[in-house]
Amino acid sequence: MSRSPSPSTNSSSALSNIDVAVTAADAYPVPASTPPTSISDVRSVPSPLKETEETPTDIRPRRSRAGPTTYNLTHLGNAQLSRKRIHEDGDEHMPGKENAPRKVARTKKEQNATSGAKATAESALLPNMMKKLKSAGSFLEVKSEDLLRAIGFGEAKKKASKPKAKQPKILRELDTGTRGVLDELDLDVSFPAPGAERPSKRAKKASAIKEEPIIMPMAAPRGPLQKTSDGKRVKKWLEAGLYVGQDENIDPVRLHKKPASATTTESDTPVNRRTFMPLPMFSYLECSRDFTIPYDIYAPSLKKGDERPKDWHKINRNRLVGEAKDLWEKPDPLPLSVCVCPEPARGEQGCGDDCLNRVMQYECNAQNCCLSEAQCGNRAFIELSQRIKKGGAFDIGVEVKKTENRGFGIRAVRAFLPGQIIMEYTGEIISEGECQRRMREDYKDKACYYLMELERNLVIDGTKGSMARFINHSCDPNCEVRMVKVNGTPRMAVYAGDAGIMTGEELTYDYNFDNFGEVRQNCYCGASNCRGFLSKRLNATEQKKQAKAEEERRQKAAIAAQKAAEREANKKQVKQSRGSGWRGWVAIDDAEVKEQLKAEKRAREEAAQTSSRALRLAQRRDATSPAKSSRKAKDDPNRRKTIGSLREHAAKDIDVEAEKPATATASKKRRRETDIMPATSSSSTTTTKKTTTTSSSKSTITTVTLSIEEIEIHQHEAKRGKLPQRSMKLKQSLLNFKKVD
Ligand SMILES: C[S@@+](CC[C@H](N)C(=O)[O-])C[C@H]1O[C@@H](n2cnc3c(N)ncnc32)[C@H](O)[C@@H]1O
Repeated sequence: MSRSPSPSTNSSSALSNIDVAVTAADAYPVPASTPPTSISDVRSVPSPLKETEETPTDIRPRRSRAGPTTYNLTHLGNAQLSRKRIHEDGDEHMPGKENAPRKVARTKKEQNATSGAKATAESALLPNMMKKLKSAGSFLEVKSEDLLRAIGFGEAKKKASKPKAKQPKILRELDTGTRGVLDELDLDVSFPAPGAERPSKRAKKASAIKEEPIIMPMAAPRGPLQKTSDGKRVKKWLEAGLYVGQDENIDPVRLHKKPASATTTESDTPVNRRTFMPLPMFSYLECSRDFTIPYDIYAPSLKKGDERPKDWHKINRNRLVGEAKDLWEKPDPLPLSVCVCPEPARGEQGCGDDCLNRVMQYECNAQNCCLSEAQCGNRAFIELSQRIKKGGAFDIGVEVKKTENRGFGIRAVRAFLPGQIIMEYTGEIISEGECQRRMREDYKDKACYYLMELERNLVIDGTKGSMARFINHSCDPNCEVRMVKVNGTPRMAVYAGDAGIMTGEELTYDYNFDNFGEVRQNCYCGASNCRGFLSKRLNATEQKKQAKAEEERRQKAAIAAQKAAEREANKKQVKQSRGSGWRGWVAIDDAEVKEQLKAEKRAREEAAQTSSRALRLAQRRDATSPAKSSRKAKDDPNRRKTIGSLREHAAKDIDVEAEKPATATASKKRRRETDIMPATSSSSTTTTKKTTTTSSSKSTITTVTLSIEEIEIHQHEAKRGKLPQRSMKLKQSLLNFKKVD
């Protein structure tokens, strides 16, 4: 069926055509308009269009009468046009077919809406409605406002009075789009600034008449899907969707950060903040809430190329080394008492700051705590061991990370509550003396020390140790390091400070150390209260005191080092002399060997008479001995005696030396049968360098070869009671040696 254009219809609009058809049907319900078959066809029903102009408004529905009754779809966005629209009649309306004539069935409701009497009453309500909607001020309402006009007041009132009344599909589409209008709005289009004057109704009307029947004062809804040159649809991302239509100065971060305690003042309220129908997102933005950032968004673990520490030998348990083993006391017995902490309220933890165990630096356990494990808040090491057992990155919670100017540091990969245990500081447990030695010798060229005092002259050296050794210093730290006795054993751990730790924060504690090196190390912690150095800030008195203590410590260390060096040198010397002729203490109970030795001795004595070597030695003895011995005798009568006695027996010694080859077999045998025992008597011989002592009694023969220096050392040490256990027999011998003299 074709239809001629009407002056009141808009030929450019598909909808206008449709509307016109509807209008015609409304005006002449019976009989319907039929085109004349010929000029003289008078029977056909005349087109009402001409009459429309003269027809009073109450005859025709409002929608078809005025401009607002039609929509210019070119203004409603490409997406709307490009999409298939389903009309009320169920036909698909394809782009490009807008001008095709269409027959649209009218609903009864629409017909009712055309009532002129009602229209008058409704028009009285319109300004009120408009006012309300205007005050809402968002584009949504602006749209509604225009829709009100577009659909005619009859529709609007229907909508207002019966909110659930079904809206024509085409309008619903316009309102929300087939997929919802919100995601189809083109937010790049500039909106009137808040508070800016809207064009007056008249102006709008004028422009509408000039250009198109209706110009939507809002952004033309445009779908996020746009076509590229090759026809592909691409998504168009919205850049400012969340805040459109609201105060553009809203700072959601500021809103979010507002402390809960702070009272809302007038100035806090954003300018132009609507009170009427605020969008839900704003109340959502304003209220703080907990949330978790998914792991794949914030996973600060080390990457492949990141630098890692090189000379770090990781050990997760303390190791006792050297002297520390002697100093280490057996774990203190646990206090017999049990703490008296009250049961905590539900969801809270007991054994807080007042807990007796905590005060005494003891960790609670089943024996010394009155609360259960779940109730007790003083079992940090148990919590730590449980976390470590799980072994995940989150459970361990920390990682080593290179810092800008302080070497490596430790970063949290999770949050820690205030006071929560983070990690244990482990390493080699050494004595204070060993610590000094290591610093002086082993670490003298190093920039970093990993030494931490544990207790009672014991130090943890974290050079070989746990990750905690990498924690840097800060003058405004976020962690604390504390010693706690776990089952009586002292252990050191790092705990989160009062503010807790956030994921990604670097862990720091205040080293507060006495300056180890000669030079104070500069601090680069960057805190506003930075002291400038890693060591403590001291007042004048404290500085003096520290200097004095430091001096004393140095002197002590020097003396200790000197003694150690002497001892070492002595040992070395003794070792050397042993290597060149040490025979040890020999006791022989074999009668045959004894006889043999006696025979050898006799032979030696005879040989000595004729030995040129013996003569030479005798001459030397005469030449050197008297002066020296007399000089020393003045100072030390004992020494004189000793030395003298050695000299007197020199000849015998010569015999022994001379007869060495002859007695080789016997010596070997003796050595095999060696049984170290104290000498009961001795007769000694001496040379300038070596002293060989051969003692014989009824049942024993004892032989020892010592240099004079060795004898002096041993005598000296014997006097001071400092001979090692093994040398006690030597001491005895030396004493006996004197007696002989
Ligand atoms: C226990 S270590 C800490 C780990 C060390 N950064 C590393 O890379 O092995 C202590 C050393 O780190 C450096 N250090 C720690 N905190 C520092 C700070 N705030 N400023 C400058 N250097 C710091 C100093 O050299 C110090 O001797």
